[in-house]
Amino acid sequence: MKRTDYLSWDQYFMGVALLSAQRSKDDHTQVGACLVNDQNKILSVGYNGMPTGCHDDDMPWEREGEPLDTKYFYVCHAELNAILNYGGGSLYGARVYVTLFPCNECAKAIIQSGMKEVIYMQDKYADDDMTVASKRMFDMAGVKYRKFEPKDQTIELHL
Ligand SMILES: Nc1ccn([C@H]2C[C@H](O)[C@@H](COP(=O)(O)O)O2)c(=O)n1
Ligand SMILES: [Zn+2]
Repeated sequence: MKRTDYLSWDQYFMGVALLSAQRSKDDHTQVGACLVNDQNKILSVGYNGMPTGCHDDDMPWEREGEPLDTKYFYVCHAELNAILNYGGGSLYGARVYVTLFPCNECAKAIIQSGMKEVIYMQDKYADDDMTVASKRMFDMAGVKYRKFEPKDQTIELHL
C-alpha cells in the first residue's frame, strides 16, 4: 500500500535546510539554506559559518563588542554559502529554502543569481532595516517570498 504520511516537497527541502543549520557553530543563530531547481532537484546547501581557512576556533562568535571582535564582519551567511557552493552553472529560476529570512546582502546575491522564489521559516529580524530592504528589493525584482507553514512542529528522522 502507498504511504500517505510522506514529506511534501516543502517539508523535505526545509528539512534539508534545518539539518544543514545544525552544522553551524554560531551559538545564537543557526541558519541553513537549500537551493532547488524547477525539477525539484537539490542543487546546493549551505549554513552560516566562517570562510574557508578562517578557523572556527580562532574567529570571534560574539554578537557585541568592538566590531572587529564580533562575528558580523566575518561570518558567511547560509544563503551565500549555498550559492557559492553550487558548482553547476546557472541558478536561474531556482528557489531557496532558508530557515531565516535573507538579509539585504544575501537578497542581492539571490536576485543577481536569477533565483525566483524564497521560502523561509523564521522572520525574527522583520523589523530591521536590512530585512525591510530585502523585501523591497525582492518586490522590485519580482522574487516571490512565502513563509513555510509546517504542518507539525517536528520533522522526525528515524535511524
Ligand atoms: N538570512 C541570514 C541571516 C543571518 N545569518 C547568519 C549570520 C549570523 O551568523 C547569524 C545571525 O546572528 P545573530 O545576529 O542572530 O546573533 O545568522 C544567515 O546565515 N542568514
Ligand atoms: Zn545574509
